[in-house]
Amino acid sequence: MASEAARLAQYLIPGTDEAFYIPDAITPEEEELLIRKIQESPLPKWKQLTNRRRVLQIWGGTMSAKGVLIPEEIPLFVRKHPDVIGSIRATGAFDSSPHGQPNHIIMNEYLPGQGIMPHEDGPAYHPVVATLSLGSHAVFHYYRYEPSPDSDSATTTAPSDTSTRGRAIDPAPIFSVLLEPRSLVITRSALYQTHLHGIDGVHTDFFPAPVPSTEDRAGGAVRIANADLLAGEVMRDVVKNGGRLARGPRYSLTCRDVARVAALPPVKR
Ligand SMILES: O=C(O)CCC(=O)C(=O)O
Ligand SMILES: [Fe+2]
Repeated sequence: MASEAARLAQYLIPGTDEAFYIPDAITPEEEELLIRKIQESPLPKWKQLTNRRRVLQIWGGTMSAKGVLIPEEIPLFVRKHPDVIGSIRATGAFDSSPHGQPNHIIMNEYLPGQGIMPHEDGPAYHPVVATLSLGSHAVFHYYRYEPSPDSDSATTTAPSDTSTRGRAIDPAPIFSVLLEPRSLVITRSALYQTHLHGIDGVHTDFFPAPVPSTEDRAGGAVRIANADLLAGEVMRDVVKNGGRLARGPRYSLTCRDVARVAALPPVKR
C-alpha cells in the first residue's frame, strides 16, 4: 500500500508543505444528491450563529465545554452514497489521527456575499481538516499573525470573541486557494495550528492578469497557489489569464477528528 505521504504528495499545493488540494473528489451526481439532502434537512437541524446570516448544521455530535464530543450518528447520506468519510480516509490524510477518519462535520451554507472571518479552529480537534466544497467555488485565504501583537496600525484585528484572542493579523494572505465545487482541501499541522483561514464575503472573486497591475491589486485580486491543480477549464483559464468568478450558493463540509469522545450510555431495552 502506498504510504500516506505518497498518496497525498501529488496534491500538495505548491509553496506549502501541509496543504493539499484534491479536485473532483466526488462526481457531479454525488454533489447534486448531497446538496438535495442538505436542503431537505428538517429545520431543527439548522443553526444560525449570532449576528450572522450564515447558517450551518453540525453532524457527528456536539462539543462539550471541555472539548469532548458527545457523539451522534453522522447522516447516512455522507457515509453511504456518496461515502464522503471513506473518500477522505482513502486520501491517507487522517492515517495518524486518533480515529483514522473524521468523526465530526460542520456543514456551512454561504450565499453569495457571505464569508467567514479569519479564524483558527481551536485545540479540540486533531490538527488535520478536510473541507469538501459543494455548489460554488470560494477563495480560501490563509493568514498569519503579526510577529508582535501590538505592531503596526495597518493590521486588522479580529474580534475578541474568536479564537484569535484579538491578536493582530497580517492582512495579506500568505497564500490563497481556489476551492472548486466537488474539491477537497486538506490542511495539517503548523498551518492548522499557528495560522488562520477565512473566506471574504463577496459576490464576485477577481483574479489578476498574468502581470498584475497596480489596479488589480488595489481591486483585491488574488494569486492562487493551486492554479496547476485545478480541474475545471473555466476556473483554470480565469486563474491563469485573469478574470472574475461570480459566487453561487455554496455548501461546505468541514471534516475533522475530535480526539476525545464521550462514551454513550447503554441503550435501554
Ligand atoms: O466553509 C469553509 O470552507 C470553511 C469553514 C471553516 O473554516 C470552519 O467551519 O471552521
Ligand atoms: Fe475554520
